[in-house]
Amino acid sequence: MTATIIDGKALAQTIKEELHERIAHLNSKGITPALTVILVGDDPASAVYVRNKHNTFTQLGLKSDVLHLPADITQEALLNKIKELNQDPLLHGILVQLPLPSHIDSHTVIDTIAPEKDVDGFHISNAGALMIGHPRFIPCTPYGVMKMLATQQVPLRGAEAVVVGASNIVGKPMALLLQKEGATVTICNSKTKDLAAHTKRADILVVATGRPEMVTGDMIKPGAVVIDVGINRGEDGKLKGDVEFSSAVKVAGAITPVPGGVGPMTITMLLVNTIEAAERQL
Ligand SMILES: Nc1nc(=O)c2c([nH]1)NC[C@@H]1CN(c3ccc(C(=O)N[C@@H](CCC(=O)O)C(=O)O)cc3)C=[N+]21
Repeated sequence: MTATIIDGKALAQTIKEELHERIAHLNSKGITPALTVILVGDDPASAVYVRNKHNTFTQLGLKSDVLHLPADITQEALLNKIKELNQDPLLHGILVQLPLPSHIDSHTVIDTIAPEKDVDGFHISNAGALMIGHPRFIPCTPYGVMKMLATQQVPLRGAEAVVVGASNIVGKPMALLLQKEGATVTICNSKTKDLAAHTKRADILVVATGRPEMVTGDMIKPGAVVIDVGINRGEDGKLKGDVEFSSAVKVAGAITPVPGGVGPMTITMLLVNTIEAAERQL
């Protein structure tokens, strides 16, 4: 038996095609959905993602600007820039690429973005809205994962879901979304005792730890749906997930590849959130 490969790239393409109509409707009202990405410093991985986002947006006729700021910019100057963008009526989405240099407090930065332009869904009020079950912007990566589970028709009600990783941007919102759909959710972290005992119970296993290939086939329940959120660049330049694909694919019922899995869906859901932000102005 070998798992179904969940093709995130193909699903991303399908969702993008379905967005044309919504974009055309906005255009007919004189609105072009617009995103500004703020990139601080010169992290090469960040530069790749920012370029991918920019290309995806412009291909669909959306407006995309990248504001590249020096690594030694003061926090105050960055906050002032965000406040300026908050006031721009032609701008619908603001994304500050993470991580930020260590002299800048990312919580303060994120909470300075106007919540109605926070297309990442990271602002404390958007996180709170999701927590109480009334999301305004759903964080793009977990949102993309839910779309993948829906198209695979994975049953969520009553399912055992295990999320490995408890970050504010992936693990925690992922757990809330799965729980909202009726799954029984366990959140594991780097201190979890006997991680395999948890992962082996999972009908749905989401791994978002940033530790390359830490989940192996022997930790997976036969037939489980395995979602690999990790993107780690190896010394050979190749991308690796947080799941060891070669062993996992023999045990899982379905699995996302890296690359071509969750990554392209993240960018697509950023498009969806930006269009949504623009539509709220109609
Ligand atoms: N405020 C903020 N929001 C983010 O959403 C955000 C961020 N900061 N910081 C960095 C991470 C990372 N991220 C990715 C998006 C797409 C791919 C992607 O498209 N990956 C391709 C491959 C890309 C490659 O070849 O490197 C794939 O998996 O197939 C990867 C990573 C968004 N992030």
